[in-house]
Amino acid sequence: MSSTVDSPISSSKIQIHQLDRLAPRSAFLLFYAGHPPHQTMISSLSARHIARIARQQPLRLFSSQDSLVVTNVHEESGVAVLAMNRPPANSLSLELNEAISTSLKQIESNPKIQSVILASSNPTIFSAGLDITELISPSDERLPKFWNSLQQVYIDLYGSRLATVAAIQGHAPAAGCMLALACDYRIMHGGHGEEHLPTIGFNETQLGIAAPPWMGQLMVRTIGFRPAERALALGTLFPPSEALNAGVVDDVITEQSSSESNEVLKALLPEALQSQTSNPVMIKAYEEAACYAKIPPQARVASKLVTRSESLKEMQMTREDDTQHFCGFITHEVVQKNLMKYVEKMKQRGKAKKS
Ligand SMILES: CCCCCCCC/C=C\CC(=O)SCCNC(=O)CCNC(=O)[C@H](O)C(C)(C)COP(=O)(O)OP(=O)(O)OC[C@H]1O[C@@H](n2cnc3c(N)ncnc32)[C@H](O)[C@@H]1OP(=O)(O)O
Repeated sequence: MSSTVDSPISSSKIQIHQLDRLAPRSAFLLFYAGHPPHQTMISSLSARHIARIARQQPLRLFSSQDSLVVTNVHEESGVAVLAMNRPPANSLSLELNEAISTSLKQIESNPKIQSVILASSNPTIFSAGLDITELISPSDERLPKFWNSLQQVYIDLYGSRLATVAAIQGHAPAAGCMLALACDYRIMHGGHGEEHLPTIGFNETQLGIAAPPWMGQLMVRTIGFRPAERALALGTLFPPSEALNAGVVDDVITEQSSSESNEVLKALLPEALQSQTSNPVMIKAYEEAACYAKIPPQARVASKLVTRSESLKEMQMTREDDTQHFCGFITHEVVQKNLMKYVEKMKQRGKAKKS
């Protein structure tokens, strides 16, 4: 049996060849990451072949510290970390979106890595969602590129061959929530007392905009139709315990738990995240990621395709329309006014906080 499905990886194809006949030791999905120069083909290879490809692959071992994302890989456990690093709030600009996609592909090109933890170098904000300044009086050229880069992040994360674990240390509104929902597992920090509770959810309607269909559907697939319908309409931002009850996240962690993983975390975490080695969310995220990494990858990826390939295909098919719709909607006079008001409120809040 041989089948081809729309790519979990951007403009490429994933082919499942004779999945039922592959022996566990040699079974790898044929996987084309179609972005030269990182073009990779991981096939049903012997260990010798994999080692040879790995030697030819200069991106196999890397750690990047200097940019919008910081990454590191830990081959012994098969786990990598990709942390957003765009102060002050990891709001998603065109450049941050592109950096997330590029880094994810780099990590995927390492055959020893099976899981990635999506994290933030900011201990109180996972991601504030779209960079609202990208939406206000945008240029005709940049706006569609910007939206395309967000669609691409969704496709890359939701369809990654890697198991993806979101370490949600802090706030994750709107597109920040989308990043988390596109992962396989979500762990949220329980907050530091009632005064400092992080929240997660699609709050778009509160800004006078609506989540696009693919984002809305992602919430529907995560928490079910009726709860999602209500949360989307009201723009609900869930505090941790409510997020857990609704199924927006899989786990909420507050207490510091002593863990044998701390030493591994020191090796795994990029320099910018070293202060998080004893952070309970990070410890749990590592444990979960390591657990996924032990599942035979061909079976894990095939099971992911069962639940995700239809929506990924749909996304590919409607992508251009979605971009046109987005650009038309965002540049509408009324929407622009709403966004400006929202940013004004955000700035006032910021000033009040600082004074
Ligand atoms: C087919 C239909 C098409 C329609 C499509 C519409 C597209 C919909 C998809 C996604 C929508 C979005 O993602 S819109 C973004 C939504 N995000 C938010 O509403 C979050 C706004 N921010 C906050 O609520 C808070 O900042 C926070 C809770 C995330 C953190 O609070 P905290 O008190 O810790 O920090 P500050 O508020 O002081 O923020 C620090 C700093 O960051 C700036 N900031 C925050 N968020 C954003 C953002 N989203 N974009 C740009 N800048 C942001 C904030 O202004 C502060 O800056 P200063 O330090 O300079 O004051």
